[in-house]
Amino acid sequence: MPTVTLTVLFNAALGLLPLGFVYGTSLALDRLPDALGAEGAGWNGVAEAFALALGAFVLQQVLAPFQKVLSELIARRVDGYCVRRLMARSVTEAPLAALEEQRTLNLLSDTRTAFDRVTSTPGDAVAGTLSLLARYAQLAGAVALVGLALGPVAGLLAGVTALVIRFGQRGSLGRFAGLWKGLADNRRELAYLRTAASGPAMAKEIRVLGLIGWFVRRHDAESRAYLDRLWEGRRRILFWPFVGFTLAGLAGGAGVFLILAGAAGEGRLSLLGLALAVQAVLIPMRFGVYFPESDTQTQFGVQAYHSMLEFEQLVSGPAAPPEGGEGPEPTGTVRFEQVDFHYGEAGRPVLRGLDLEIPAGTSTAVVGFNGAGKTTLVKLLTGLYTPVGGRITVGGVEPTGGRRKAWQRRIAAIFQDYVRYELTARDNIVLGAPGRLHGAEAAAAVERAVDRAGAREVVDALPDGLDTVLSGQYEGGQDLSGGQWQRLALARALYAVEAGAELLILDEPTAQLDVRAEVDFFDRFLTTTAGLTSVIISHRFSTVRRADRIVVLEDGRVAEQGSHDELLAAGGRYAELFHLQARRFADRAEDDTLLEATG
Ligand SMILES: Nc1ncnc2c1ncn2[C@@H]1O[C@H](COP(=O)(O)OP(=O)(O)OP(=O)(O)O)[C@@H](O)[C@H]1O
Repeated sequence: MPTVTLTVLFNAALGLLPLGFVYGTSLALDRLPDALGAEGAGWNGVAEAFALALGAFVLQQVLAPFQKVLSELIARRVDGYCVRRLMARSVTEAPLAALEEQRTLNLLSDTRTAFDRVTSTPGDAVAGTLSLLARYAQLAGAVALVGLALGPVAGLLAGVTALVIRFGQRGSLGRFAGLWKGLADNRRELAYLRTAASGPAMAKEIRVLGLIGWFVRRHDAESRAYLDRLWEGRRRILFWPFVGFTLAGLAGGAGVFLILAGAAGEGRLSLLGLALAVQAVLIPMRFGVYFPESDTQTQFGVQAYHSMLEFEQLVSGPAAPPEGGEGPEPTGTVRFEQVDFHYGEAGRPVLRGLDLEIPAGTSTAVVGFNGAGKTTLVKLLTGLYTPVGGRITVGGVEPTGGRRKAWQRRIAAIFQDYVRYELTARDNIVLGAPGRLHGAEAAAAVERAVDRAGAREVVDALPDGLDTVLSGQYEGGQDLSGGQWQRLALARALYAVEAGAELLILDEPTAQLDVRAEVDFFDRFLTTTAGLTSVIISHRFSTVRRADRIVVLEDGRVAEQGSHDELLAAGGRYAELFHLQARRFADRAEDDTLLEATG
């Protein structure tokens, strides 16, 4: 509360100070004829009036920056209270059903965007730079007027003073922006905590496990740590330079006012000249203040642009060669030849001298423990990453450079973490190969993909069939269960096959399907993949056993490969894991029979 009282008094004083200046200068003008008439005797009265005007002006300049500090203190307190309230209401008190309603979500999204305190964009920076023109035009005009009224020395002094304090203050803002950039990690963490604890996505777990207290405390502690660093830096960077530049401004201002007083005292100034000079001098003197229409925009907008450039530089590899035009398009048998791979600069090796052949037109299943590198193998196969050592060829051609895109268009893939687009069911399917089929041909391909993926029941149950938006957050939309989504994702991959893809990659395609749907899918798997090259990753042996060839990944290499029967006969790792899983199912079936018998 004292902060609020202080701010109210402070703002009232700041508002009244310009009136003090107006009164002082008016008084000086009022006393001037007397002083001129009395041959110098009345000059004390004029000087007093000027002193009052100058005092009010200086005080206003010195106090103005503290207005921003006080405002920010208050804003942070109010925002802190609101964020805590928002977190509590949205994830612990509001009924989950309400959180899934379109209107509630819109309001929540607007509120959260406001708390994210979005900074200036590069577009704001350009607009802000243009608005500086008005400021500099005004300065040039004012300096010219001071020069005309008081002579070139006064004009020069006013201009130089203005530029010194301006560049001084602006430079401090630049250094402050550097500090702000250095706190990006903290801001990202704070935004994450706010979003996580105020959004519907995590509401279930936060409620059930009673995590809201933990989130609020963590958010408070992190905000305090962030603001402590920010404010300490701001004091260090802004305070002393502010004092220094204000003093420089005062010295320059005092110099110009002395010239003015001297000229008036010697009677070299007409009343008009005096009035013009007094008002014109104020413009350069005020040039050291913060320009709300441009300073933050130019500083942080340009910074955002530089971050964008830096990001582009970090993520850009060598310039992408033009598409095609490099001999034959990659098609046919895929070969991994002594492929090495690790993530990052010095990551742990994931693949080590891996040799693997995936003959065209056959189905290959890849199995292995968690973290064995199965998904990584698929990422390399699809050209999302390139091998660190060795090479991958398709029909003897490396699908790199200009051929990468052509190769990717021949692939239909669903990854473990496939995307759930908040679009219609039809769009979710067509995005497997957008723009490749049109009109009736596309519509028929969608229908076939739905049937082959076993998604017919799912689509038929939707209020608008294929045209239903798959999200409860839209009017008439409907969300799906995990298994239903997976069938749609399968349909997406199969649509790409309809559109001409020749390699079908399925990473855990049945992990979320119920037993009936899984059996159903694999009963049709052979027909679905006939003539295609397919790679399927699965931990379910019932899934992989139907593949032409099974590859066991271990220690970054192919440990075993062969058909299901060959691998069982070999009695290696595959046989061991297969029996383990089979026994578990047998035990479970036995338990069920026992239960039935005794129940
Ligand atoms: N983006 C990444 N950055 C760094 N390391 C990663 C990344 N993705 C995977 N890894 C690491 O690479 C190894 C292989 O991961 P991968 O996802 O290929 O395994 P997987 O065989 O598909 O496992 P799972 O059966 O659990 O899906 C793991 O040790 C994992 O920690």
